[in-house]
Amino acid sequence: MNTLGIAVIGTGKMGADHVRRIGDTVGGARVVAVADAVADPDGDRAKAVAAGVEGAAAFTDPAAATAAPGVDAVLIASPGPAHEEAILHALERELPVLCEKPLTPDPEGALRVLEAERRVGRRLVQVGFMRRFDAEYERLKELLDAGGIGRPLFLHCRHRNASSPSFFTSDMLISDSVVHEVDAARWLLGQEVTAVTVLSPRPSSAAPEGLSDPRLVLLETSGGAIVDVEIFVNCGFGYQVRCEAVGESGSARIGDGHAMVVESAGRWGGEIAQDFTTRFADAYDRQVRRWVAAAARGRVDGPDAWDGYAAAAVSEAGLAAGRSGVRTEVRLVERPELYR
Ligand SMILES: NC(=O)C1=CN([C@@H]2O[C@H](COP(=O)(O)OP(=O)(O)OC[C@H]3O[C@@H](n4cnc5c(N)ncnc54)[C@H](O)[C@@H]3O)[C@@H](O)[C@H]2O)C=CC1
Ligand SMILES: O=C1[C@@H](O)[C@H](O)[C@@H](O)[C@H](O)[C@H]1O
Repeated sequence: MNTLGIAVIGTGKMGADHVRRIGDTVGGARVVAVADAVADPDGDRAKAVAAGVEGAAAFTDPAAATAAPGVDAVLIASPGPAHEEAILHALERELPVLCEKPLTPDPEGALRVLEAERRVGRRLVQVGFMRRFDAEYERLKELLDAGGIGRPLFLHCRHRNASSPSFFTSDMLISDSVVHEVDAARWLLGQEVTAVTVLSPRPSSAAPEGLSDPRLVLLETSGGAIVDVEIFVNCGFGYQVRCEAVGESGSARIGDGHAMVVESAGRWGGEIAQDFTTRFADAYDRQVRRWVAAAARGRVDGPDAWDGYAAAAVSEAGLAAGRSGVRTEVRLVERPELYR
């Protein structure tokens, strides 16, 4: 196979950005089909995206896009609740998948994905936890793996968005946003999350009515570390993702984002990225490039469906903890052989 033919499902902010990067920066692949649905019943959004890509066909039915001629792999960028159906269509055809996070909003849906992969007999699904492809996160992981700061005791995480979309709910602060820290913590520490506690201060006056924003999420891990995550999705001033690891013999911090500091007129300062498409641009590029290379060899080279399931199980516990105010344990099924 020379060029991987990709169907992109969901042509909103992330889907359109992935279509652009496959055309501009990722070699060895081309978009041959795009589909949108629900908010795009006439296919206008998909047609507009397809119009910019030579040879790409537009569909209103995601299953039809997946079955279109020339499709070798599927990139899913529809909203979380639509992921399971799209993944199952792809797995029926034994196609490699890159699915934006969260794999599914709930662990039950993720287990159905694991079962579908078991039927195929090999791993085909990668989840879009792009922080694993970010240069700063990679350096932190290398340091921790090398024992550079000793046994990790804490991860102190800050995850701030300038503003939240109109459809954002208090649950989504956990299942859509903190899910990134859940995956990053599992990956950085090589441990599972075992319990979640959520503390919710009086909401910021900048938060839309009814949105519990910000929140503090505490994760306990199987190796005895504690991860605290401040999630604040209407902080107003920009996009910040920071992580400080504290170990028995040192600490390490990423995410300060001070690419250039300007000193002038008696002041110093720099710029703050305004959203994830800027802060993680390189990580998205590397994620899709690595997925394309692995998919062409019929492999998965990144967070897999088990990682998506584990994150969904932590989200479920986090949602319960957020509603009850009570520490909630995470329940995981035994890890299937395929993911060991
Ligand atoms: N990795 C990351 O940093 C980020 C990941 N995401 C994830 O990407 C996915 C998409 O998010 P956005 O692009 O921000 O949303 P969006 O709302 O901009 O786009 C979603 C698109 O999917 C379409 N759609 C809805 N139901 C569909 C269905 N059943 N089949 C096909 N298309 C359908 C909508 O009409 C819309 O065009 C979500 O899973 C989200 O969590 C979003 C932002 C950043
Ligand atoms: O995945 C993302 C969004 O869906 C989510 O809503 C944001 O909070 C995250 O910062 C972004 O990376």
